[in-house]
Amino acid sequence: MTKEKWGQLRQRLLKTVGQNNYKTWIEPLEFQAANDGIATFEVPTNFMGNYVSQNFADLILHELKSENPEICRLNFAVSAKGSPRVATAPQAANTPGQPDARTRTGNGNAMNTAPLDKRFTFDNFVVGKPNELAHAAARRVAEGGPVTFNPLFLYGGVGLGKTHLMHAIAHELQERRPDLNVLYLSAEQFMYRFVQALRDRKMMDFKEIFRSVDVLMVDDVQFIAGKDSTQEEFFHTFNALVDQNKQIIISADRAPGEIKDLEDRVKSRLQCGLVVDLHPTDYELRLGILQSKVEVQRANYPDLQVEDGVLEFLAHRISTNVRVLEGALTRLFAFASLVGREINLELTQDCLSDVLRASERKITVEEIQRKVSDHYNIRLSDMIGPKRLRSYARPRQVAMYLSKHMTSRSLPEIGRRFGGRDHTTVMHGVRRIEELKQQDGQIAEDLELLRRALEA
Ligand SMILES: Nc1ncnc2c1ncn2[C@@H]1O[C@H](COP(=O)(O)OP(=O)(O)OP(=O)(O)O)[C@@H](O)[C@H]1O
Repeated sequence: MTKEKWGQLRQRLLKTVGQNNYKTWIEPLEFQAANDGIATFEVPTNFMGNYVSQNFADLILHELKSENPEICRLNFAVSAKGSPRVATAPQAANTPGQPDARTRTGNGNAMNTAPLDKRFTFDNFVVGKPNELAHAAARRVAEGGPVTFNPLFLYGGVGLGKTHLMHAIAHELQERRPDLNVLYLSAEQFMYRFVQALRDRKMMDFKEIFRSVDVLMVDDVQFIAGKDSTQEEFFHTFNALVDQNKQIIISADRAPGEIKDLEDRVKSRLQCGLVVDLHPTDYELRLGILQSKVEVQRANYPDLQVEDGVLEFLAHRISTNVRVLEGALTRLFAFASLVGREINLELTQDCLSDVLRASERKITVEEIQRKVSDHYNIRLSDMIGPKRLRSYARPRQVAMYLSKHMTSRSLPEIGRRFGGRDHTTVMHGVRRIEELKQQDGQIAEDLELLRRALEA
C-alpha cells in the first residue's frame, strides 16, 4: 500500500459515502503505512479518528483489503502538526481568533434569547458510552474555532441531555469567545418571534437579527414540523447563516429524516453537517450521573448520608431517562431530611414506590405488533395472519425480533401470539433480522426507532 494507492482507493469511497461524508471524514485522512496487518492513518483530531472508526471503518477496510488482503485493522493517530485541518463542509472556514468583520461584540443582542441554565455546563455533564460522541462534538463546536461541521445536529429521546449540551456549548462560547454573538432559543420561540414580526410588520428587523448572529442554536426543532411558513423562514435563515459560514447547532427528539411533516429541503439541510445521536443511558452512565447529582444534593443537605447500594439500586431500576432519575434523587433527599432518616434501601422503596412501579412497565408482544404495523403501515391482522408477501413478512419478523429482545416471552409463546406459528418460525425470523441489521442500514434504523418508541 502506498499513499498514491490510497488516493485511488478513497475515490471509490466517494461513491459509497457521498460527497459530504467524503469531504468531512475521508478526505482529511492521511495514509501513513500498513504494517503487520494494521493500516495507520493520520487524523487531525481524536474526535475525527473516533468518528471514522465507528462509522466508516468497515468500508475503508473493504477497500484496503482489495489492494492488500492482509490488512485487518485500522489505526488512527492524531496528527502532530498541531492545528487541525478543516474539513470543508460546506464552506471554507473562518480563521479562529479573527472574528468576521460583521461580528457584533458581546452577547447582548436585540433578540431575547432563552435564559441559560447555570447548572448545564460541560463540567456537570457526565460522559459515558451512550453520549460520548455527542459530548465530543459539542465540545468541539464550543471551542469556537473553525466551522468544521454545519449544522451540528444533536438528537435523542426525552431527558437524555440535549438541552444540557446546548447550554454547555453556549456557556463555553461566552467564556472563550465573548466577541461572538451567540443566539440560543427553542424552535417554539423561533416561531413565536417570527409570528410576532409578521404581525408587527417587522420582518426586516427579524431577518437582520437572525442573520447577524455568529452562532445560532435552536432546541427541539421538531416543533416547527407542519408549520409551513415558520419552516420556510427557518430554511432561509439557515441558508443565510451557512453561506456566511456561521455555526448552527440544532437539537431534536429524532433524526432529521424521521421528523414527520418537515419539508424535504429542510431535512436535507439538517443532514448535511454532523448528525449525532444521544443513545439511551446504560447502567454505568446512570450510576455516574447519580453520583454526580448526589454531590449537588449534599450542598443542600450536608448531614444526610446515602447508604451503600442505594445509587446502584436506582441506576438499575430507573432506566427511563435522566430527568426522572434526577427527580427521584431530589425527592429522596427532601423526604429523608423531612423525616430525619438516613437514605437507605428501605426509605428509597417507601419514598419512590410510584416511580419504581412506573419504571417496571412491561412491554407486551401486542404493543410491539401494534407499533410495528403502524410503522410499516400494514394492518395488524396482516401481520398476524398467514400472508407470506415480503411486505408483511418483513414487518412480522421485525416484530418477532423485538418481542424476543424486549419481552421475557419464550419463542413458543411469541409464536402463539403471531397467529399460532411454530417456535422455529420465530427463531428464523429473529435470526433473519439479526443478519439484516448488520447489512441493511434502513432495518437498523427502523429497529432503533421502534425500540425507542416502545421504551418511551
Ligand atoms: N449526561 C448527563 N450528565 C448530567 N446530567 C444530565 C446528563 N444527561 C441529562 N442530564 C440531566 O437530565 C435533565 C434532562 O436533560 P435535558 O433537559 O438536557 O434533556 P433533553 O434531552 O433536552 O430532553 P427533552 O427532549 O425533554 O427536551 C437535566 O437536568 C440534565 O442536566
